Amino acid sequence: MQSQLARACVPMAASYGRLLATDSLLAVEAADGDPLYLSCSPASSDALSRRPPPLLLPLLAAGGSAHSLTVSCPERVPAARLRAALRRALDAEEGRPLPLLSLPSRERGFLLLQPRRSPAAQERRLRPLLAPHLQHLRVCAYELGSGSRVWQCPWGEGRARWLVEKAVAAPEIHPSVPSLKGEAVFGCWKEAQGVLQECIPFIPEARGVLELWDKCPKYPQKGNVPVIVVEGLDATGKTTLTQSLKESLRAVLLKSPPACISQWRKIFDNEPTLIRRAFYALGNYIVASEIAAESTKSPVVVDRYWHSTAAYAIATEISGGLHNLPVRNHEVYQWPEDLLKPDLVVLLTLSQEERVRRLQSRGIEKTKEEAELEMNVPFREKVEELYKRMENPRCVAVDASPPREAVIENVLHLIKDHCLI
Ligand SMILES: Nc1ncnc2c1ncn2[C@@H]1O[C@H](COP(=O)(O)OP(=O)(O)OP(=O)(O)O)[C@@H](O)[C@H]1O
Ligand SMILES: Cc1cn([C@H]2C[C@H](O)[C@@H](COP(=O)(O)O)O2)c(=O)[nH]c1=O
Repeated sequence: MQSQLARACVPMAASYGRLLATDSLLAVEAADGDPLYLSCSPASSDALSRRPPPLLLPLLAAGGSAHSLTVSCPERVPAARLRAALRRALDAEEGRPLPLLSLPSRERGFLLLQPRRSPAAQERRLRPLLAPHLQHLRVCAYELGSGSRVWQCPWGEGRARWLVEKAVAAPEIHPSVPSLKGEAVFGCWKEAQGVLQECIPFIPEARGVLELWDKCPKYPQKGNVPVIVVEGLDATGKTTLTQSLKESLRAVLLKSPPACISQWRKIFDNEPTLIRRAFYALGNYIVASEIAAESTKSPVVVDRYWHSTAAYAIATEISGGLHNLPVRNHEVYQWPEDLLKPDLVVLLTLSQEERVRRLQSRGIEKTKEEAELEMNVPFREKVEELYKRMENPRCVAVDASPPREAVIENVLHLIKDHCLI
């Protein structure tokens, strides 16, 4: 067993060097900060725990219970949807389901901490809830042993158990970085289309999106007129600016996601990352075909495009602060080669105080990200920073704090400089 697991650890060598000796590593999203890393290794029952696991030891010592559930379904769409369904079911339970990533398997799931129920009582409660899915789940109970050791005991594996300790060191890169590409950020339309095709049996609306996409030219080119994208956090003034640019340039105004699929946006917003981000990504390719068609006739202004899709996707997936983001020039920051490029991407920047003032003066329904931007400072910082890390084309930052007319004037100057008009 040990040598099999050790072999499975080999691909992790580059990024998880010092942890190779452990059999598995649990990355737990315990709070709004960096993940907490717990190692699980085989150990004889008289081994001493040198690094007692935070969260688990105090909870078990106080009579509570802890279980981890990871989804091992081989198909990515059912796996993502099963995780989301489990999350909803566990959210309705007492206790806290903390998102969990198990390495090296990369299976995702939850650590369920229950302060008020004994391990046996919690197992009685969980069994019927999990029974229909057990074939795709790995469930482990955590037990307190002598000498304050905490053991991971997988359901259905007899007396097998693993010593749980605080990991010796955190991985050098955030554990979600390796799966960003292909799970949250899509490098080409085929990847996003593939995900939505797999969704058809579960989400009928995916067929609607794909049928619209089928009618679009696949590698459209822009015409000879300027194509300007406006990006920025919510309430930075994108709508105000794009409307004015439309009038000043006699341009066509488009937005991402495009109007033709926005009727399904709420449905996909409630789906897990893989599916939701594939929807937004394919939306950009549909917008690209609209840009191509319109830019044969008049300038085109676009309210959000690929930069928003990638920035929000990465910021949502990578927990903690800026230091956890993929390094500059990482492949997730590169513009997809098959996506029509604009001539200029304007990024509207604004202080948080002024942005909140503008949000309040508007008072409309918020998306999950909008609510997150208000409450969660690291999330907001990450989105802002991510806009700046996107490459080829990069964003050109424009201060959005002056009065409307001044912002528009500045952007018109930029357009003149960048678009040779
Ligand atoms: N330069 C400006 N000075 C003062 N207020 C402004 C300025 N630009 C826009 N506003 C006001 O700020 C609010 C938000 O602007 P707007 O709706 O254009 O932002 P947005 O970026 O499109 O937001 P969202 O992305 O959420 O749709 C509006 O009430 C708008 O009138
Ligand atoms: C295009 C796009 C948008 N979002 C999120 C980011 C914001 O919170 C809302 C804003 O949408 P609006 O139409 O500009 O009001 O949607 C996203 O997560 N991914 C995207 O690709």
